[in-house]
Amino acid sequence: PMTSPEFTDPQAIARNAADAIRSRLSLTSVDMGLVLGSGWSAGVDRLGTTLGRIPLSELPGFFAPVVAGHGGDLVAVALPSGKTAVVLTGRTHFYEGRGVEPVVHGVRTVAALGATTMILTNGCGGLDPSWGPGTIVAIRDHINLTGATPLRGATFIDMSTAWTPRLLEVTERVAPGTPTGVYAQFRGPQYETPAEVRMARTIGADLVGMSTALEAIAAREAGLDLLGLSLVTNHAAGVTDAPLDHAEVIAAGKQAAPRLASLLADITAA
Ligand SMILES: Nc1nc2[nH]c(I)nc2c(=O)[nH]1
Repeated sequence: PMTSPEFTDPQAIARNAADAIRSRLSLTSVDMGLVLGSGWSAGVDRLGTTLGRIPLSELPGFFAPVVAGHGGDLVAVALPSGKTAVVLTGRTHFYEGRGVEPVVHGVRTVAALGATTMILTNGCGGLDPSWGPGTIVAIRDHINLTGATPLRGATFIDMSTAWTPRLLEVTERVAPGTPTGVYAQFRGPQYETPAEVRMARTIGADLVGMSTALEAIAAREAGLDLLGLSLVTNHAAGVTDAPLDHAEVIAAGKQAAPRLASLLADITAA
């Protein structure tokens, strides 16, 4: 019945998804997983040789993305380094109201495939006036403002080096001068008020978004090394006096696409 564990235990569902992926794409081993957020998914073809592609909605536990500009596929890629990457060109956001499990299902599936590294990318709002649309920032820490967590029970996960220092060093090596910042996840779907942006700045955030922190917690629970890359698509509300709109977000992503693609290619080839 639908109430039995393979339908309710998120780890079992992730194992089901991993089994489906391995069999459909005849994958032997997977080294890393990537989630490509707003603006990033155009870069998947430059990472290496595509081994296969499955619409996410065809896999256990996944949903088709509901946001325009989000892909919605799982793509297996043979990287130049000889490693294999599994790339999710879209994600389920917490604001869709499906609960926290679908939000972190991609990370859990990547872990169930045996990967050891997770790269999370996103589009976000920038709090630093000098980080205009198109700025790429590596995440060095996060603030989870959702009030939620994917963890259940006494799973006291250490988060002191959640964002793997070695991967931040790789990023600096392949793209010297890449700024690093603290990413705050808001629940959304509304953007922040100017007062909420000032609060975020005051508590130490440099970036505001509606993804990534919950996924990071699940990645650390799974023991994955973790790298986060944010594309600033807009100044957060009140940072400048311009209003926010989704068209601007998509445009900034398209304009930055070549740089995002080459950065990901260089990092995953390292
Ligand atoms: N919370 C939040 N999420 C975002 N996602 C994008 I793209 N821009 C923003 C933003 O300004 N605030």
